[in-house]
Amino acid sequence: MKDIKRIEKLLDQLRIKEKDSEARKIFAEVFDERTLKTLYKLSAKGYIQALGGVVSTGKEANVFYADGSINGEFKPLAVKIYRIETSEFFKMDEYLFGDRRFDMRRVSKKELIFTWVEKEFRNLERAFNAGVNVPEPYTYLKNVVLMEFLGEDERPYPTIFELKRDLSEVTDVEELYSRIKEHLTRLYRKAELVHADLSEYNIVLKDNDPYFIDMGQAVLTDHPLANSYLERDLRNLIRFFSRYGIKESFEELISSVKGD
Ligand SMILES: N#C/C(=C\c1ccncc1)C(=O)NCc1ccccc1
Repeated sequence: MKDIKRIEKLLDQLRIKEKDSEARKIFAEVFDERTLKTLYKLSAKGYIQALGGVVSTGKEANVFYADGSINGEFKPLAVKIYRIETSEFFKMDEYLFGDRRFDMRRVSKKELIFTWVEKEFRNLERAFNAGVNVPEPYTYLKNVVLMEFLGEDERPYPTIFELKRDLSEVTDVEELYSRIKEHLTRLYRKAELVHADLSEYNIVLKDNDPYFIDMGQAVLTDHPLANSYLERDLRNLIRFFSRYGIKESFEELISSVKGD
């Protein structure tokens, strides 16, 4: 039985913006005590000024909005919180055990999650520094990543999946496809990363510009499974954009990304 009173106290200290009891119930449910302590540390360090609402939820993590402050400047934050007792952690194995950046001998489930969070942060850094459109990474602590919030007034920008039916009305689809290829090529050749879960669900549209999100599973191009992940990513793109009359073949796309 979690100590609800202690959690309530931590939630108060976190200045949770959601005043209504329903949202506080979700917070109390979603946040175990360790996570609350981590969020409290991030707010004590000044990064999190006030926690907002849920942006998106998944089996292994949840993303919340927060008013943030980075180097004294107001910054809207996406706060991605991984569940520590998640049952999805086995999915992480194949992506971590082939990655030379991480020594995965004898780690507990908790350490596996913390390593995954470090990986997501470092992937975001590599991509951002290579000029790839991804949320700017700010910091990470235990099972929490803080990054740039891609949205306006606490509302996230839409994914191209959400825009599917109206995509050709809201943007030039040919231009969008070529910008996605440009950033995918930069991700591969400059950041030396393969996204490994790229699809219409993980491409966000901000002012007609595509951004890649959900970088936790991205792997280095020398990962043993990098080529099969890249193939899956590219086939997903071709499938989605074929409905808008874009006919590029898989062979053309993979050679334009790899540059060979
Ligand atoms: N980076 C990132 C993400 C969102 C985001 C939104 C707005 N601004 C920045 C980031 C992200 O991982 N979304 C997918 C996801 C995976 C697992 C659980 C929940 C959600």
